[in-house]
Amino acid sequence: MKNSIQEALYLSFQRQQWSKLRKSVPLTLSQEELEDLRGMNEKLSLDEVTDIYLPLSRLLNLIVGAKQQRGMIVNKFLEQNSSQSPYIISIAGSVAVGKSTTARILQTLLQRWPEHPKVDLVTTDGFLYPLADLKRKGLLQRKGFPESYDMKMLVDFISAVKAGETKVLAPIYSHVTYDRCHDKNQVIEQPDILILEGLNVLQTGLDSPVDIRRPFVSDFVDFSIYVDAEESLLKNWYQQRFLQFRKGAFSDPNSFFHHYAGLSDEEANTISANIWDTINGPNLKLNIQPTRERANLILKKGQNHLMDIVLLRK
Ligand SMILES: Nc1ncnc2c1ncn2[C@@H]1O[C@H](COP(=O)(O)OP(=O)(O)OP(=O)(O)O)[C@@H](O)[C@H]1O
Ligand SMILES: CC(C)(CO)[C@@H](O)C(=O)NCCC(=O)O
Repeated sequence: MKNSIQEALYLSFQRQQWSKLRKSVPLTLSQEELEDLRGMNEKLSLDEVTDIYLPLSRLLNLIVGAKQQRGMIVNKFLEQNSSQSPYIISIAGSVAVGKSTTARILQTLLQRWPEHPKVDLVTTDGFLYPLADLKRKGLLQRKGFPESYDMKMLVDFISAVKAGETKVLAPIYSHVTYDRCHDKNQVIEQPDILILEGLNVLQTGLDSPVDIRRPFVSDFVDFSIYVDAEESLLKNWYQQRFLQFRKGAFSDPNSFFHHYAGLSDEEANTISANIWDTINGPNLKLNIQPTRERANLILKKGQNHLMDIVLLRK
C-alpha cells in the first residue's frame, strides 16, 4: 500500500539517475567550496554534495525562480511594485536522520545563486517549551512529540516571516542545557529563502481539540522535503551521536546530561537504546513517518547516510 501511494504521487530516481542530472546544470564548486562544506560535518562525503545536493540546489533554484516570476506577473497585473515575500523551504524527518546537516548544505549551496543570496536557517527545536514548562506539564519524556512544542509560537513566527516583517525573532535551543536559551534569539530580517528544519514541520494538528486548531506550518511553506531512512539505521545513527555527545556536549559541566559523561561505551549504548525505544522511535512511528507523503520531495538514505533514492512530487 505504502509503495503504491509513493508510485502514484512521486517520480522516483535511483542515486545514479539523479546524479546524472547535474550534468545539465551550469554549476560547479571549487575545491575550496567543497572543503568548506566538508568543514560542517567531517563525515559528509564530497560525492554526496556533487551527486545529490548540486542537482537539488539547481532544481530548487528553478522552482524558487518560478515563484519569483509569478510575483512579478501579479505586480504587473496590479500595477504595483511590492517586494517578494521570503520563499519557505521546510525539512522534516526523524531525530538523527540528518535534517540539520541537509539544511546546512542546502543553505550553503542556495545562497551561491544571485537570484536568492540571503538564505536563513531556523530549527524548530527552539520552539520546544522551556524545560521548566515541560517538567511542570509532565512532558519531559515526550520531547519531540507534538505536545512538547509551542505550535502557536511557531505558526506566529512563520506567518510573520512570510508576511515580510522586517525583523522577526526566533528562539534558540541549546543541546547542552537541553533548554531554550533565555538570553539570546535568532534575528530573521527578510531573507530571500528561509529553511525551516524540524521533525514537526509537516504535522497538521488535526488531532488537536477543535477550539485550539490554527493554521499549520505547511500553510506557509512553499516547498517541503522529508529526509527518510529505515528505523534500524536511524537508531544506530542516534546511538553513534550519543557516543560522540558523551565526549563533546555532555562533558561540559553545564550540560543537562553531564552525569552521562563518565559512562562506558556499553552503558552509553544501553541508555541511548532505551531513549530511542521509549521516546524517539515511538514518536517517529506515531507522529513523523505518517507525514512523509505530504512532502514535495523525499530523500531516502541508506547505509552511511548515502542517499539511495530521490522521490519528487509529480
Ligand atoms: N550526510 C551525512 N553524512 C555523514 N553523517 C551525517 C550526515 N548527515 C548527518 N550525519 C550524522 O548523523 C547524525 C545526525 O545528524 P543531524 O544532527 O544533522 O540530524 P538531525 O536530524 O538534525 O537530528 P535532531 O533532530 O536530533 O536535531 C550526526 O551525528 C551527523 O554527524
Ligand atoms: C530536541 C529533539 C526533540 C529534536 O531535535 C530531540 O533531539 C530530543 O531531544 N529528543 C528527546 C529524546 C532525546 O534525548 O533524544
